[in-house]
Amino acid sequence: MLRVAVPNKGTLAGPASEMLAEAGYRQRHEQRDLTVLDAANDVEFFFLRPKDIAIYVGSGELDLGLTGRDLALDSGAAVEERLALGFGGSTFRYAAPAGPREWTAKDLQDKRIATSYPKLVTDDLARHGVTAEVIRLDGAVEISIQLGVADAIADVVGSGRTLRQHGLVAFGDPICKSEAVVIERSGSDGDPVKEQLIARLQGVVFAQQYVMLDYNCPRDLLDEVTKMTPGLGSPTMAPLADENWVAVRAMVPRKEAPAIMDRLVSVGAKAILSSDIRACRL
Ligand SMILES: Nc1ncnc2c1ncn2[C@@H]1O[C@H](COP(=O)(O)OP(=O)(O)OP(=O)(O)O)[C@@H](O)[C@H]1O
Ligand SMILES: O=P(O)(O)OC[C@H]1O[C@H](OP(=O)(O)OP(=O)(O)O)[C@H](O)[C@@H]1O
Ligand SMILES: [Mg+2]
Repeated sequence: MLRVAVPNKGTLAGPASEMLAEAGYRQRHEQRDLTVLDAANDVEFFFLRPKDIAIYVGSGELDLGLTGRDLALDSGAAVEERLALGFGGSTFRYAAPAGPREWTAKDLQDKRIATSYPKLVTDDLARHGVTAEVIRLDGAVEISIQLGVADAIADVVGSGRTLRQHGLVAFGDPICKSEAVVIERSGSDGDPVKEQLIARLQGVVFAQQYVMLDYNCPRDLLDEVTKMTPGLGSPTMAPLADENWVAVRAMVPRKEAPAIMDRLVSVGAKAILSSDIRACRL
């Protein structure tokens, strides 16, 4: 039985469970459940604190984990990334009170830096050759400067709203660019049930990044439109009752779809439809 760790709360919990459900796995109905057995797929899911997941996977107690890249790095556990999941995107950054001059990493020398990710910060300070006091807090780090326990912070930045609310400005290069990832223990074997779960998730991630475009176009425009929608291998074409027209079907990157549809209209394509793909194997 494959044993898989899933975040039980926080930013990653909802999207992680939804992605596993989309990939065909049983997920919990009750928020308080700590385990779910999916006997049909030979998998047991364990719902754990996001910060603890890499520790269980690194020690070999669990086979796979869904967690944040930043959390996995901070844990120091012996884990490797197998798949990036495309949600939970954030950067991990230093920040300090807005002032006349922007801080640099060197300004952190001998300062107090509050963070929930002490290893990420300690390693980064060492890379910069800076000695500073790292104050470990569990959360709400942005308020620690106001409350007098720190001079600067290092924390997760999503939209940047929390920093702005507290009059803080991020500085220096991001210490880490994170998103939700699937991790396994470093050097672990390729078990078929594990590989199947990763392939299914990869199919969902891929499906979320693409849409399917269907449209009709005059046969003599085919060369031109297939350059706009080359598909992954080659677009599918089908004849229409009117022999001067063809139907075309091709996957296109979701972000580019609106611009591609504009271009298709401008060359004379008609009945252009964009639809979501739920999952795929390529
Ligand atoms: N605002 C955000 N936008 C994007 N990703 C975020 C955001 N906040 C946290 N994350 C990501 O989510 C993961 C941590 O999740 P979260 O902060 O929800 O857990 P936690 O701090 O352990 O739990 P809690 O905040 O409930 O105590 C990290 O990988 C982090 O990069
Ligand atoms: O840039 P923003 O979009 O404002 O998001 C960043 C905030 O989100 C996370 O907090 P979370 O809600 O996890 O609370 P916590 O600090 O207690 O962990 C993170 O620690 C930041 O505080
Ligand atoms: Mg948090």
